[in-house]
Amino acid sequence: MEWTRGPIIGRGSSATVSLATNSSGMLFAVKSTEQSCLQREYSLISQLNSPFLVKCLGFDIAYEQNKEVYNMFMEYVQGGTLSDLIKKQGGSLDESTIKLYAQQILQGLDYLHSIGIVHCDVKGQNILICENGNIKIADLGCAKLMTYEKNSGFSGTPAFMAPEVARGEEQGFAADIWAFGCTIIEMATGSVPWSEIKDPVSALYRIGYSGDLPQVPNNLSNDAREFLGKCLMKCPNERWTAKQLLQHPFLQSVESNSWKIEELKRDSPTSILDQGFWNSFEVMESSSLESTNTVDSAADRIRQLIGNEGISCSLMPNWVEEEDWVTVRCNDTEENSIISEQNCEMINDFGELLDTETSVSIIFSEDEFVASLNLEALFVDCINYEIINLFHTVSSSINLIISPEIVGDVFVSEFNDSEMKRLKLFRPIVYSLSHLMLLLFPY
Ligand SMILES: Nc1ncnc2c1ncn2[C@@H]1O[C@H](COP(=O)(O)OP(=O)(O)OP(=O)(O)O)[C@@H](O)[C@H]1O
Repeated sequence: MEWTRGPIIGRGSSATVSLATNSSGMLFAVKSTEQSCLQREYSLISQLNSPFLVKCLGFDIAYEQNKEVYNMFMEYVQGGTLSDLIKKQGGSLDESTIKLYAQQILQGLDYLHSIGIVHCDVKGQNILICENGNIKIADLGCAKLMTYEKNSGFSGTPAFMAPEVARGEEQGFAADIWAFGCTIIEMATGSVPWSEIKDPVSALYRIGYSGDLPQVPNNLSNDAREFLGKCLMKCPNERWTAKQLLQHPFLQSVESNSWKIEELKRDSPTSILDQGFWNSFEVMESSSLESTNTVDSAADRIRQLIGNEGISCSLMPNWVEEEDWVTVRCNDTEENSIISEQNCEMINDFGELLDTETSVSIIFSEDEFVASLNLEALFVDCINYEIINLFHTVSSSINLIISPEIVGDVFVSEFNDSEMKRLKLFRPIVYSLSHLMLLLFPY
């Protein structure tokens, strides 16, 4: 598919976000960076399904000016960030709006927490306002899976960090609630907490060790102040959870804020005609990789992935039966490795070449993981499986089911704390790279 990059609509510390359009004129947002860590964000965000979280539409790696650029496609959320809205509204939001957004942010956080994900960077800049006046949580670049990455380090924005994060002790679900409390302060005052401290290191010291709490805005009602107090408990265990906060009296009388929608629309492009200069280049489409949880086998799942409109039957690979499929797992530590000589022999029977230097292990299991193979480097990602398997997958390894018949020059992205590697597992056997791409992305 050809898509066209439009103007930049946002910049973060690690990526730029641009407007983009495809040949049918659909507008979407594309987050782009030269850093491969965007793949990790994609692997998390592409599993999510909540009206209060930005929806991911796909991923590719393109070449621009001889450099690899990672692109993650997302729904375009038109109204800008919550921080922008606060500024537009004169520096603070009224309490009924704070209440509405607080409720929606909490619903998004409750969803994330229920599936074991800590966002790690909740703040006004990462909350987007939709055309219908609702919010969506964005930027899972810092997010982590508690089951596997509990002690994987600390990230986020200093002013929004909980005391235990500032002290480098832990960053769990409760840290998101603290940051959410700080976002309430941002909505009520237009400033981030601790804004009087200019140097982030001093701010972190004060947050972590002084015992001080951020100042509670005095323009809030008693209910709101009490609610905020539950978010800003110093001890993470005493902090209320998202679920508990949703039951707090402060949120029991939420009104819709439809009056804002027209205002937001005035500033936001709604069609490509609203935009000026567009650069065009070729990439592969990933949106055909729709989730389907109803099919039975891995082979069926992959058939489903590639069997979309436009693909000719003669291009379909001749799928082998389920028992011929191989689940491949790469692990980053020797300890976790489940490599066995027997398994290696079996994989070698297929004629693949294994690089033994890369701690790659091959397992045979009933797990129903599905691989999505994508563009040039063919990084392998996981989609289309139940969330329980996501934990298993994103922790330290990528699992995929590959038929030897369709394997191209496959790389596996290995997840660890901060970086991803590509591991070369197989040599092409039957299909060429371009043939494989045609099968997966029939455009
Ligand atoms: N789906 C989207 N629709 C519209 N605008 C978006 C979208 N996603 C991101 N943006 C805009 O781009 C900005 C940067 O995006 P994002 O926060 O994901 O980048 P980042 O580099 O991960 O940021 P950070 O500095 O927080 O790590 C956002 O603050 C927002 O203004």
